[in-house]
Amino acid sequence: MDLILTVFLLTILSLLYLWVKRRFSYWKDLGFLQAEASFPFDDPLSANILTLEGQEWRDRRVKLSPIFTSAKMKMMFEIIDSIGDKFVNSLEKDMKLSNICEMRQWCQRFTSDNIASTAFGLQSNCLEDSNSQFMKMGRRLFDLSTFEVIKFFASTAWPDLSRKLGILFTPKEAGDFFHHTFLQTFENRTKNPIERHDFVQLLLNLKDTFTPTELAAEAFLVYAGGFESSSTLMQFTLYELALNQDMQDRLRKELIEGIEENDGKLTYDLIFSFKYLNMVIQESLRKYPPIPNTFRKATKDYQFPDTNLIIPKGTNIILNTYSLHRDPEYFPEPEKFDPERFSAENVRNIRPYTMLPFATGPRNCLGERFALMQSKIGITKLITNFVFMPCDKTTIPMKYVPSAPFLAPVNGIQLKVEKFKKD
Ligand code: HEM
Repeated sequence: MDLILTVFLLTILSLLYLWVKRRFSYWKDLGFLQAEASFPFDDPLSANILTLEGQEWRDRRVKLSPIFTSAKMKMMFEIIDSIGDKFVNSLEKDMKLSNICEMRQWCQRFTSDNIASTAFGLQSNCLEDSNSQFMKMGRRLFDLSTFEVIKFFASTAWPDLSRKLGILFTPKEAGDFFHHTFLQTFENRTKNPIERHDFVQLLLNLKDTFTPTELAAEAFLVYAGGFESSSTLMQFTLYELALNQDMQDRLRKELIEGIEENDGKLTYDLIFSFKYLNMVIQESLRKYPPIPNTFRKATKDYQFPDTNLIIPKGTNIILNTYSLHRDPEYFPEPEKFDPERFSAENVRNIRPYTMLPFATGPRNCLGERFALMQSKIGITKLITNFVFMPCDKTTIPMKYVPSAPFLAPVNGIQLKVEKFKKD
């Protein structure tokens, strides 16, 4: 079965339910290519928690989970909050040149600065300079050519052959950049310990358990997860808020009043207490799940209950979250952006296991809290300072880049931006 790629595009709730709920032991691996020491082509960052399998993955997950608790995220709040202020200043400066802004890139510049600061301990200056090295390397990871996407799928089907052919999970120049950058930070912070609440410190605390390269692989995964998926969430949220001015006004009112009542201070607890902000973000995650597919590889033969149908060991399956979230049976009028689906009264009517932007089960997203924190901070800073509107360049209806691994809009998200003025 190793040499045969069998991809089932499944959105059947019952299977998803079974997979998640009862059959984790069959579906615990993702089937992504990772480097092995015995092969000559070096791709050390590819051996991270996302790609590791079996016991290796489990050990890594146990060791890394404590890094992502709410208490740890809370400690990083101030770093992201101050980068959020820079975001406002940089966008305001840019608006003097043109008030038609491409918000996809802006959101990426914000998340890139956040992760460079928290996971690499560096100021990447992406908000000041859209051509900074971190931005270039971040883009290199996700702007894949059609050929690279084909190589990616081929590598999940034929990992041994792919390794022999020198196919890498991480594009070489980006892999080298993130590897060397983390090793430098590792060395500096080991020689000159400083008090900073960030992922670097949390990873350094594990230096007796993991090698520096293993830690670099995890810092890299935090960058990859934090850069593209959170900025995707932010950009589609801004897009829908621009198309729905009533929602934008309601959100702005909630945020401004909440901050005023909190002595003008945005805090971790406050950001997670905004009800309408949460409804808007959840609806954005439903309509535009940043990671539209979840991958799994059968670790043993799987027989569907009461049938002769067997999925053989080694088979790759793709669970298409995008279709699940757009299924009218679970979400009536799925094309409609409707945050009310997530109001306190309505949210309880959503069927279990139909809203899965961060997946579920033991292999779910570890960074959910961080992702929500940085996206909510970013949206709060933007909506309390600017008004977003559609313009001639806005793509309506939305079109996606077919070869992008994450949901990506064709032509980015072009919006007209004006400074918000209080009456
Ligand atoms: C809106 C933003 C994000 C979304 C929608 C998202 C979604 C996901 C999904 C769907 C998975 C795959 C789970 C599976 O296959 O079952 C995943 C895995 C993961 N994510 Fe995220 N993610 C986001 C942001 C982040 C961030 C910011 C981080 C790190 C700070 C992160 C860290 C991880 C890790 C470590 C895994 C691997 C977990 C494992 O295999 O044990 N993610 N994420």
